[in-house]
Amino acid sequence: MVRQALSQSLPWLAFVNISFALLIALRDQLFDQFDTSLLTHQALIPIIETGIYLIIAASLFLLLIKGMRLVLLTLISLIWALCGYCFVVYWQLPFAYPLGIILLLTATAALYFYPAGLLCYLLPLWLAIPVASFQLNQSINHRFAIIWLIFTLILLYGRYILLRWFNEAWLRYEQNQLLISRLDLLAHQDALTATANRRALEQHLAQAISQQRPFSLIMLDVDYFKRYNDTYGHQAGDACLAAVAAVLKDAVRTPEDVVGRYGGEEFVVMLLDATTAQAESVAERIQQQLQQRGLEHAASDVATHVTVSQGIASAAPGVSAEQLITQADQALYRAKQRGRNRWVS
Ligand SMILES: Nc1nc2c(ncn2[C@@H]2O[C@H](COP(=O)(O)OP(=O)(O)OP(=O)(O)O)[C@@H](O)[C@H]2O)c(=O)[nH]1
Repeated sequence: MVRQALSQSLPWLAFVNISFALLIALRDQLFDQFDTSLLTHQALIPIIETGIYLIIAASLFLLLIKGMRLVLLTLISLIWALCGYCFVVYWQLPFAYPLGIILLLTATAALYFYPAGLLCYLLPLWLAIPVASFQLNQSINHRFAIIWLIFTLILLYGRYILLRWFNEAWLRYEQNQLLISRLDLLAHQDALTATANRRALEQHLAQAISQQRPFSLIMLDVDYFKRYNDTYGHQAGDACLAAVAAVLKDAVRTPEDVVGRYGGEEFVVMLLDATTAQAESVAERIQQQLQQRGLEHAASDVATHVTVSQGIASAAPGVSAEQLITQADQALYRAKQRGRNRWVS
């Protein structure tokens, strides 16, 4: 995140530094009689001009060279501090203050995510003012003290506002992420059984087929479930479906396998990298675990507990998701025909 934020804000910082450096470099074209009317210490002009071109070069390097940011930021600020010092002490140019505050505020916003860089940039410029004041007055001057205090307050307040913005933006981001994950869950999970819903199942199937991954499918259906509902009530039927789903999740072995509710009392188990024989052993495990679970089903003709019939199909080259589902469904139909509470592949 820091790298991304810097990649956006460093060009702005460089742009502001270069713009002000160019304003000073082109002062004769932009302002009338600038040097001759205002500047008394002409000998300093070449030094400041060299500094200004160095600022332009260092700002350009700041964009190009990623490894030397701290050095370049310190260098730019030191040169600005030297220029500001000369403007205040030798020429008493009041524009040094707004220039300083613009540079400092720009850096505060641009280097917000980069405290080390911010410190390197802020310190030389920020300290140049009391140093210049002391040099000019040979003591601490209360007017300079007030200006410096205002500088400091502007900076601290600006940073505080940035912090609040950032915290609010981060809070919104986290809330959005939470919302997205909830919506994702709603869109892909069956609420009653906490398994994948049909849409998610179809996506998993399509993905495995497009990746040409070997896998097997078990399509299963609770036996005599209408009678279960009629005997125990619809709510108990719901609880029964949730319990069957829990058994299925327990019966699969790898976290990559998918258990989903295909519709009504019909489930699909998708076993990645599993052969038909391995799928049959999962089907056997499901049957055994349902027996151990022993959910009473007094209206069933095949057992005293809730049982399922299962149809197994395995992926093969050229077989589409729909064809595979149809194969598993036909196997399930045969399992029902042959007496239920069994699997057919
Ligand atoms: N409680 C409950 N019942 C459901 C739900 N979805 C479907 N059903 C019921 O499941 C029953 C399915 O009945 P059938 O398709 O006749 O199948 P069956 O009674 O299991 O008979 P066989 O599959 O032939 O053993 C219907 O009565 C549906 O109302 C659900 O979410 N909750």
